[in-house]
Amino acid sequence: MTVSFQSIVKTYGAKRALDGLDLTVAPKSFTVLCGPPGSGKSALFRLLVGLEKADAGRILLGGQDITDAPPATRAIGYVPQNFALFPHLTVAQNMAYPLTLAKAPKAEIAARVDRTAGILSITHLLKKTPDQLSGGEKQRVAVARGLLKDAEVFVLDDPLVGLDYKLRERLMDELKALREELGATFLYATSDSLEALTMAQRLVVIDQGRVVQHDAAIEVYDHPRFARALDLIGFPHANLLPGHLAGGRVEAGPLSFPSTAGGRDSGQIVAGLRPEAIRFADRPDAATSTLTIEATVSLVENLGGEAVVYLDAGGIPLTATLPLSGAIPPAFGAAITVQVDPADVMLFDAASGARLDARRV
Ligand SMILES: Nc1ncnc2c1ncn2[C@@H]1O[C@H](COP(=O)(O)OP(=O)(O)OP(=O)(O)O)[C@@H](O)[C@H]1O
Repeated sequence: MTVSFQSIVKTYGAKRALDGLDLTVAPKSFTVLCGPPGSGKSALFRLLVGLEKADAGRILLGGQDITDAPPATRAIGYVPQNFALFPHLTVAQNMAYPLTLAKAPKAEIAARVDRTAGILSITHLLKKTPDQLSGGEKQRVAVARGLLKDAEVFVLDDPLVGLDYKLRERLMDELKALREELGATFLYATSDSLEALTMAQRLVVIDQGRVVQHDAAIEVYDHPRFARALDLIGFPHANLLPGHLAGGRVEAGPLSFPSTAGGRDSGQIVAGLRPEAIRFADRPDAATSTLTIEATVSLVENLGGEAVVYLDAGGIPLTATLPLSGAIPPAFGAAITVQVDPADVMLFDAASGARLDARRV
């Protein structure tokens, strides 16, 4: 079912949480909203499920205007960010609660609880009460409760936050499989861009109550249309170097090369460079890079398979990632040479943040 938000405005006091947001979510997609804390993800979801009202704008569900429809009439499953389980009810009763409230037939409720519990591997917990569960188990129960509803659209608001890495990975796989099985539209919010890239078919980058970019996840990563999308998606954060175009050349921090920004040859820009696009001169893949930068190592974070290397290039900080595969990362304070291929540098207009160089596919 298609979900459409049209020019949504929502303010809380002086705070404009949603600022004329437009978004159409494709039916049966796994669409992830990713943005920093406070960007408006939860507010948008609360409007969709009907817990709050927008100041302006319309929401369409399957083409029908539900902007003013009572929450109970909206066929949307919801896993809220701050879930609460009833302490005196068992897991099965907690899961069944919304359906019990809606006076669904008992046999149907039981069948749904069993099925969803099976999918989320919590069947063995059904008779327990919340005080007998770990934090992660409680979270799975809350997810299960949200997914129990007979709906074509499910909204999950940061459902894996705070879980340990292994459990998150497992639940991510299960949720993707579950979406396939239900054939439903999943709308999922997170502020963790790695989680977003792992989960999303379609990725919506949201910032300050507006959509920055909405594309296939890999497209957002490879071809950010705005500097903010490059900044928000990917870890470690991309390097954003303020600079300018002059006489058809890019001058930004330690970078100086002929511009690829078609049509523009002067003005203030931001040059964007992902950490993995910085190559270490003594590595085999360095040969294709044409810009050479001298830098000193200011910090190394060894992540096992790779290292995040923080560099100082003549007073300009740069972040690089270095695959280790047996190699020893450079030492703190070491003087090293790194290389950059200008083709990997993305150019953005400094004022609007919009991409300037031609998209490379
Ligand atoms: N009930 C409220 N009263 C006042 N301000 C609110 C309320 N709800 C949200 N806000 C504000 O609206 C903005 C958007 O909040 P929202 O919770 O939607 O962000 P979010 O992207 O979901 O963040 P997070 O990732 O932390 O959940 C924030 O600045 C927040 O402080």
